[in-house]
Amino acid sequence: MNVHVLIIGLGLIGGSLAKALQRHPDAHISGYDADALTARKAYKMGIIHSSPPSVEIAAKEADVIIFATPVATTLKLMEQSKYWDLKNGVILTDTGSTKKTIMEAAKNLDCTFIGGHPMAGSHKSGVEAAKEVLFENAFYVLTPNDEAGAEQLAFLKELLSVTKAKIEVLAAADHDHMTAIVSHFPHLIAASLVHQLAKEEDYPFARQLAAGGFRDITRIASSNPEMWRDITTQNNAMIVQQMDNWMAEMAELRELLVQNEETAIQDYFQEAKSVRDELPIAGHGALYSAYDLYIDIPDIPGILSEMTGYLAEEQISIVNLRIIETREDVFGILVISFQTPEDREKARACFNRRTSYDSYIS
Ligand SMILES: NC(=O)C1=CN([C@@H]2O[C@H](COP(=O)(O)OP(=O)(O)OC[C@H]3O[C@@H](n4cnc5c(N)ncnc54)[C@H](O)[C@@H]3O)[C@@H](O)[C@H]2O)C=CC1
Ligand SMILES: O=C(O)C(=O)Cc1ccc(O)cc1
Repeated sequence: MNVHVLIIGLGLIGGSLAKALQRHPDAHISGYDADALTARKAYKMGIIHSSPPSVEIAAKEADVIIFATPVATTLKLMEQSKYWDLKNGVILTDTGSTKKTIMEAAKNLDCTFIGGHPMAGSHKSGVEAAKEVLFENAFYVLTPNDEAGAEQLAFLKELLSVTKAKIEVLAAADHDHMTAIVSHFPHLIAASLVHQLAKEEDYPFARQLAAGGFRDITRIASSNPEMWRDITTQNNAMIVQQMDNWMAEMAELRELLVQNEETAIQDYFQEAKSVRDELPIAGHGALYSAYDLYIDIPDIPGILSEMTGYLAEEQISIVNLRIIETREDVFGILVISFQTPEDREKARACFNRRTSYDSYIS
């Protein structure tokens, strides 16, 4: 198929989609960004084939238009799209973290709108952070509107298959309910913990002491505030509901603390541990499903090429690799994600044979 795809918004998500779509043999990828410098960068990086001067001109040619902008901006662009000269049969889609408000707005459009949300990302933003492999093995939720026929849905799924994400069709309300639980509300917890730390002005050294747990749980507080403002205002009711549940949970926990009874406190942690350990985070999870292997590595030059070199020699493919942030003077943790549990076991055996570094599964 020859398909002209327009991506509006060439940041982390739009840029990563552009990179992944470059794998498509017959797709022409054009890109538009309100920030001209970003569009120019994307073109120079070779992740878009063309960079039209205006969104109206860009939209004319497109068979598929992907809005990869903050969700409030996406609503504005959807409204503007009514005045664009669109091709017959064009498919509009987006990448926004919220779906209900967007799908309500899509009802006012005369064309097919298939909501989308690739459930992978990071606390970074901008085209510089874009990665071709960002969506591999992650879920990619689609929420078609009533106009979307089976053929158009299949067409979009086929196009997005180059991302190697697992595509899942959901109702917008179900999407928003579940993402409020596992993504949106946790973001507020991260931000509020950082606020709580910041208020401890008499203890500035606490910031230095902030250990792995605090860093892990608050990493996402470094995300783009504009993006999270929009998510929070659009999925507001669901998030408020999660906060009510959280406050009830905190009241229960507070009572447990006031009683200060050892067994009950241990049971609370034990129950949380059992549920957490059973979460399919490293398996076929609700959100992410990579098979991660953790390796304690020393912070020495060349360590990454050494480790990936062993895997290359034993022909074990990886889907992702990252280092969990640690202090500079202690060991870092290298996290390598594999496509299958078998690959992860092979890698573990390989590292056990060839290095003295400890490796473990979370
Ligand atoms: N960051 C993440 O981890 C994830 C974000 N999302 C969603 O994807 C969307 C994009 O997020 P990111 O790529 O992270 O944001 P980003 O901030 O990295 O990129 C957004 C881009 O949109 C451009 N833009 C803003 N207004 C525009 C307009 N009117 N016309 C054209 N371009 C415009 C900006 O200049 C920027 O380059 C958001 O809706 C977000 O909720 C979805 C999954 C993960
Ligand atoms: O960085 C992380 O862990 C994230 O959770 C990123 C993220 C942000 C927004 C989304 O809608 C989906 C994923």
